[in-house]
Order: sequence, then C-alpha cells, then structure tokens
Amino acid sequence: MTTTLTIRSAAGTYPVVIGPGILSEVGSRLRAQTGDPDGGVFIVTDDTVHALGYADVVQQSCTRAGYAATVTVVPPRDESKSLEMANTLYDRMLDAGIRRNGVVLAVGGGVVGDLAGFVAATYLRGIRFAQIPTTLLAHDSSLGGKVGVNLSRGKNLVGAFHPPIAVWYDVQTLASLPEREWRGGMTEVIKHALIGDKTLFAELAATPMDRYPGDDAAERLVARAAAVKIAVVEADERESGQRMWLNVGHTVGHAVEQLSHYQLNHGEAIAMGLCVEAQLALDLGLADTETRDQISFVLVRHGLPTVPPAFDFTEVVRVLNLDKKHRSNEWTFVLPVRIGRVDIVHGVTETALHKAWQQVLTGEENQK
Ligand SMILES: NC(=O)c1ccc[n+]([C@@H]2O[C@H](COP(=O)([O-])OP(=O)(O)OC[C@H]3O[C@@H](n4cnc5c(N)ncnc54)[C@H](O)[C@@H]3O)[C@@H](O)[C@H]2O)c1
Ligand SMILES: O=C(O)C(=O)C[C@@H](O)[C@H](O)[C@H](O)COP(=O)(O)O
Ligand SMILES: [Zn+2]
Repeated sequence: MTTTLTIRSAAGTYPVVIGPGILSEVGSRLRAQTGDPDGGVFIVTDDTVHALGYADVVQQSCTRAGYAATVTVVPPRDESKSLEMANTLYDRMLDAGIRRNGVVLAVGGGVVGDLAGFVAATYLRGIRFAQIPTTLLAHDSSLGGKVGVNLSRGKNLVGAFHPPIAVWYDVQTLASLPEREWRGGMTEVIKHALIGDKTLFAELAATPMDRYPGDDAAERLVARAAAVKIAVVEADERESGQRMWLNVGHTVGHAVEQLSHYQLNHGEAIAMGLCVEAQLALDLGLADTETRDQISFVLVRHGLPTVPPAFDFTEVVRVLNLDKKHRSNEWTFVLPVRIGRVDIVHGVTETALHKAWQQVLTGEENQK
C-alpha cells in the first residue's frame, strides 16, 4: 500500500508519497518528475543512516535512472546543523560538479533534511531538493519547506523557506529506528493530533504506540499526522500567522533542547515544552486542568519525559528571548487551549512563565 498526499506551495504543488519500498524507486520517481538526468544528484545522509545502507539504495536507484549521483555523509544529530557543515557541503557540491539543474536528496532525519535543504536553498542561489525521511519525526521536518541551521546562540536562527520538489517516505526505514528516536518522533505526532485531530489524540491516549508498529500502521500514522501539518502549511506557508500553531511546545522546548546541549533529542525537549506550556495556558486561564492533564498523560503513555532538567531559569530566559516568534518587546507563545485547538498568545511575561516552569519542575501542578 502507498499513500500519496500533496502540498500546495507558492513554488508549486509537490507530492508526499508514504509507503514501503520507496527508497529503491527514488531514481525512477525523480526521473518521472523532473525529466532530466543532467546537473547531478547530491545525496546527503548521516553516518548512522549511511551504515544502514539507505543512501546507497537511493544512489543505486539514481544511477539506474541515468543520474550521476554522489553520496556525502555528515555526523549524526544537531551538531551537523551548522554553517560550518553547510560550508563543507558547498565545497563537496562544487567538487561533484553540481549545477543549477542538479538536485539535492536528503536521506535521513530532521537534521539531514534541515541541513541539506538549507544548502539546496542557498547553493548557486537555490537548487531543487527532495526529502527522503528516515525518522518518524521527519514526517514533520520533511514537510512545509522550513530548512535551516543552528547558531551557537540558538536553534534554527538561520534558514529559509525552500519547499522540496517531493517527499518520498519509505516507512520500512522506520523499522531500524532506536526506540528512543521513535518516541521522540511521537511527540510531533501527538503535537499534530493536539493541533488538529482530536480523534487521533484520543486513539493515542487509549493505545500507546511506543515503538515501530509495522509498515501499514506506520504508514497510516504518518499520513494522519502529516495531513494536519499539510493543512496548516497550505493555509500559511510563510508563517505570518496560523503556521505558528506548529510551534506549540517549541518556545520552551527549543530552549530546553539547546540548554541540554542536544543531549535531549528534539522530541523529548518538545514533550517537556508542551507540559510547561500546557501549565502556562492553565495559569493564564486559557485552558482547563483536564486539558493540561490529557497532554501530559498522552506523553507519558508514549514513554516521553514531561519535566525539564533544573536549568538556571535566567539561562532559560536568555535562550528563549531569541525565539523567532517574539515581537519587539513581548514574548509570543503558542499555547494549547483544548485538545484540537492551540492559540497564539502575545505578551506572555517572564513571571507567568517562571510560575509554570516551577510548578512543572516541582510537581506542584499535580496538586491543583
Ligand atoms: N524543518 C522542520 O519543519 C522541522 C520540524 C521538526 C523538527 N525539525 C528539526 O529536526 C531535527 C530532529 O530530527 P530527528 O529527530 O529526525 O533527528 P536526527 O535527524 O538527528 O535523527 C535522529 C537519530 O536517528 C538516526 N536515524 C535516522 N534514521 C534512522 C533509521 N531509519 N534507523 C536508525 N537510526 C536512524 C540518526 O542518525 C540520528 O542519530 C531537529 O534539528 C529539529 O530542529 C525540523
Ligand atoms: O513547520 C513548522 O512551522 C514548525 O514549526 C515545525 C516544528 O516542529 C519544527 O521544530 C520547526 O523546525 C520549528 O521551526 P522554528 O521556526 O521554530 O525554528
Ligand atoms: Zn518540532
């Protein structure tokens, strides 16, 4: 079985193909979509994914389809999402003779997708790229065209909106994901359910899916979560409003992820961020206790952490001040109001956040 969704973007409509066995079809799909075998194919992957052979399968399929394809491997995880690594990739692309009509293929998780997409967005002022996700979390990162790298002072502070020409998602790659990475990806699935699919949220609360559930179930799960993201991105591709919804849990979560020096994975940090932000929504009178508790319940059910490390709160504020959603003099958060609805809230104060942060850290919220 294969599910095909589409995303309408200002740059054109692109397919999101989800199913088993897609890796070995990438070359023929690329050929069918772009028609030309010129310009070169530049495949980016990380060490772990490379060792699993996924990039080689993609490369061989490209060669069969008539492309000159090279594979470049970066170290795994967020340390590779840097301007330095982007610079290394530009050099490799020049060495490989990649032209303006070349294509970058990102074979990996969100790190490879964000990095390779950023390089594609900027090399020769922008060339085409396709996302070939291999993590559950990448059902989120591969859609919508946000690409970028981190600076030492903050996450995703340099980037672009550069939609891929296609997302080819082979769910069979998810079978090799370590459970911790599967669970991290579940955070974004839960986030999408929270934003726009109450039925999925209820199903996740009733039945944990804390590891790879097999090809068909994985395909259905990815397609349902992706459908929420696609609807939001189509309504507001450049994040002038509604797309900020996808940032629920991320104002606090990104700060936690960075302050952990990326020892927490993105999904773990966002799970903690969701819990603090759910408490904040309750404190501000925007959500009720049941909503807050449902959110932490479903996260715990999927083996996710809900309490951030006891970072110095002034450090949290320092990092959080650089969040891209903030307006000049006030903080902007996206807060869960009820299951199926999040709101953009301007003017959140440090005092309010500190109270919510402390409550989650000390477990005091459980007494309320
Ligand atoms: N652009 C967006 O819209 C968007 C959305 C969400 C997250 N992100 C970004 O995505 C990144 C997190 O993505 P991620 O969680 O996929 O992390 P990741 O890319 O670091 O992958 C997680 C780990 O899993 C390994 N891995 C990948 N595929 C595997 C497989 N099939 N089998 C075994 N191991 C595998 C990787 O080598 C890595 O060690 C963060 O940088 C986050 O900021 C971006
Ligand atoms: O696609 C979006 O928009 C998102 O916000 C998805 C998030 O899950 C993702 O972590 C994204 O990278 C956050 O972007 P940022 O603009 O907050 O850096
Ligand atoms: Zn995220």
